[in-house]
Amino acid sequence: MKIPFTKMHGLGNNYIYIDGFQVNLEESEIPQLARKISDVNFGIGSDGLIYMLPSEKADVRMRIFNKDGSEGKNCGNGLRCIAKWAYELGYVTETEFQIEANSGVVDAKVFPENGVVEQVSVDMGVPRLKRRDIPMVVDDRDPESRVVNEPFPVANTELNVTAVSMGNPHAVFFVDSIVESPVAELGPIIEKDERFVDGINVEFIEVVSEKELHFRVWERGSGITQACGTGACAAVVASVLNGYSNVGEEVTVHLEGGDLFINMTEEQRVIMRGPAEKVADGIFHWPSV
Ligand SMILES: N[C@H](CCC[C@H](N)C(=O)O)C(=O)O
Repeated sequence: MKIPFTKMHGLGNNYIYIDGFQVNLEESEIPQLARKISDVNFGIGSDGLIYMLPSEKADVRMRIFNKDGSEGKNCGNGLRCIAKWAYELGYVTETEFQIEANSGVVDAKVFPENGVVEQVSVDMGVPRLKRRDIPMVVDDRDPESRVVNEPFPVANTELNVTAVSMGNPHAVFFVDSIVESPVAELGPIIEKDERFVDGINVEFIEVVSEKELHFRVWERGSGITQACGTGACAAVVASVLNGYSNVGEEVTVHLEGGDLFINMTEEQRVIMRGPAEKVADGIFHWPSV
């Protein structure tokens, strides 16, 4: 099977995109296809695979598969690239439209110039903050309670965690120095920690000011990436919850791959604004199983 693809990235968080309006993938093959296509040595090389599809609930649907083949419920950088792609391919004709992710439908807005979209804004909705909705193990704690700056001892290290779901789960840790943050050492351990029911994306944040954060991430299913859109949203929500940032004020999040602009509104909705870039088009040779 020869599969046409497009490689795109949001601040270096790059995926291989397949157009489900044109290509019908065998459902059972997708996890293995994601692993193969993501492999830089035996495939193309990416943080995962994103499959754009028709939707019954929105204008288009996004399915995201991590490098390890696991399916994610949401992807902020992926949503901006899908918005770009759907508009440029003509699947949507308005500059404001809706995208269905596994975690729900979001409102996207593109800002085309001469038919090309480089900047996208997405209303990522209201974060889920209850312990049981992250989801985290509840034990004898209140399932309705929030996880804000909670002691989180791990690997002989005393950390405090703030847990936020943007439809996918995030554990946010505030550190004094982003440069010294233990992303590579503790990321893979925390990702699989049993206190997180479905695993977790792991973010380390250094607060520069109320409107500026430094950010690094270990992603569930993909490891260290240059950027994580839902993670940047979770970081700003966590910063507000911990009193470092304010609702209604746009926060600049400095990720390895560049800056995202995130605003948690008075209505608790998280608005993400940032770039989406195309790298290449190609044909992937995929042996069916
Ligand atoms: N690893 C994530 C999915 C990708 C999220 C990230 N790339 C983004 O831009 O939000 C998960 O399994 O929940």
